[in-house]
Amino acid sequence: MPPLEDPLLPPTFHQCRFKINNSRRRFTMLFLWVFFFTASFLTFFTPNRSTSWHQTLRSSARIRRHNGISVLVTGAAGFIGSHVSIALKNRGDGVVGLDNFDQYYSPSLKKTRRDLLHLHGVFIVDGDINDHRLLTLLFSTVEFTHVMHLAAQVGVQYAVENPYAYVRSNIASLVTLLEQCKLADPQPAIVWASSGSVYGTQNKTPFSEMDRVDPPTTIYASTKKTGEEITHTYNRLYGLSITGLRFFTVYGPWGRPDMAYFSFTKRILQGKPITVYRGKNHVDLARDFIYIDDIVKGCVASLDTSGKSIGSGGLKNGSAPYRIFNLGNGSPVSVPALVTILEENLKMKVMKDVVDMCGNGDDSFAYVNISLAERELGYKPTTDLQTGLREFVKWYLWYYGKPCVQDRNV
Ligand SMILES: O=C(O)[C@H]1O[C@H](OP(=O)(O)OP(=O)(O)OC[C@H]2O[C@@H](n3ccc(=O)[nH]c3=O)[C@H](O)[C@@H]2O)[C@H](O)[C@@H](O)[C@@H]1O
Repeated sequence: MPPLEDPLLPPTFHQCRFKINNSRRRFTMLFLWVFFFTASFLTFFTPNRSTSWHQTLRSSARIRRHNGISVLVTGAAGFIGSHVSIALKNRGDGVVGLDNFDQYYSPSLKKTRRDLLHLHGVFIVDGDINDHRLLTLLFSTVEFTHVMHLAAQVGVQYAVENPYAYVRSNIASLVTLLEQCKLADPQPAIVWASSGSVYGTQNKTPFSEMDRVDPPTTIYASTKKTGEEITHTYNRLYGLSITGLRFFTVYGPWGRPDMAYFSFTKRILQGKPITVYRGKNHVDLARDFIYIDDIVKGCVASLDTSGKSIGSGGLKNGSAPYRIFNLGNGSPVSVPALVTILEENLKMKVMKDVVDMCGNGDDSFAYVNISLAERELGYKPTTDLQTGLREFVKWYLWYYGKPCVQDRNV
């Protein structure tokens, strides 16, 4: 029988005649202690792993109505995500949010939305969709029936400055999420945010889902169009039910500060001039503005009519629905008309610098056909721009307050 060289080491070490000198042994022990201490610390203190974290997640996901659904909402601290999450929770569905609170625009606005969701019983996990281990943990804790994928790098003009952010958030993370959904058993049905900007330079109006959508004119639009192709492939290969929503220019309370209606409001109140872009041949730009409550109805109806994914564990068992819908208003309004409505609501006039659009790829015109969504989803926008902007201005003044006279020239 071989001598016991070191009683502190486990038997397997002796059996393989592992020779170890004293200083190396001390180093090894120290390393093991540090390793176990760090692992235990992380186990107990990382919120992602604690028991209460799991309980909070399950409680947020709990369905409280007959035939309800359990939805993972990505981008839940975002503009559309926060509204959709509250609407689902209010009717008794289970909702878990996921958001990385990125810095593209005010994280403090996102955190206030998160607090609001918390009051409604919706828990938002602070994390990134590119983190596949986090996704695995979420899917192993909750059996989601649906995923509402709204997290994205938004903004048409920022893509000129930082195209990589769009590839990471709109393409890479989409694939990570689809991989997770593909492997889930049962697979959830997926509804996700594409964009009206995929229509690019198309001259034929109003834009219809039957039209071809190339070529895209911005990086943002390219990544959304790529997303449509990737989701189509996952639908064909793995039987995932997919619904892509082409949102047009969505506005309303709790909106995005980077959007024109929001920044115009801020500047009008500050008494500062605004830049109004103009298209080719001095034509006014126009957008198909759509109020947030109408969009929420479209999102919820898309979840309710999504049908089921029919694959399991990465294998396809037949064909699942693949749908794309335009979600806009069906009546374009020019940017100068938008400014006039804001001036009326704020009872203030603004100085306009009218500038010819430089080649940033921004589209000049958007006019959308929504008949497919009307037919299939029962989608019917009911809020006109005057009413919607009045609600937005009310919210803006409540949230930020009216600037004092001395703040106006800051
Ligand atoms: O249709 C879409 O898919 C996109 O709609 C909006 O993009 P956009 O319509 O360009 O919204 P804004 O950035 O609010 O611009 C609205 C209009 O105002 C114009 N604008 C913007 C900023 C400014 O200072 N002046 C100005 O005239 C823009 O050129 C555009 O014609 C959103 O910002 C995108 O995230 C969304 O996906």
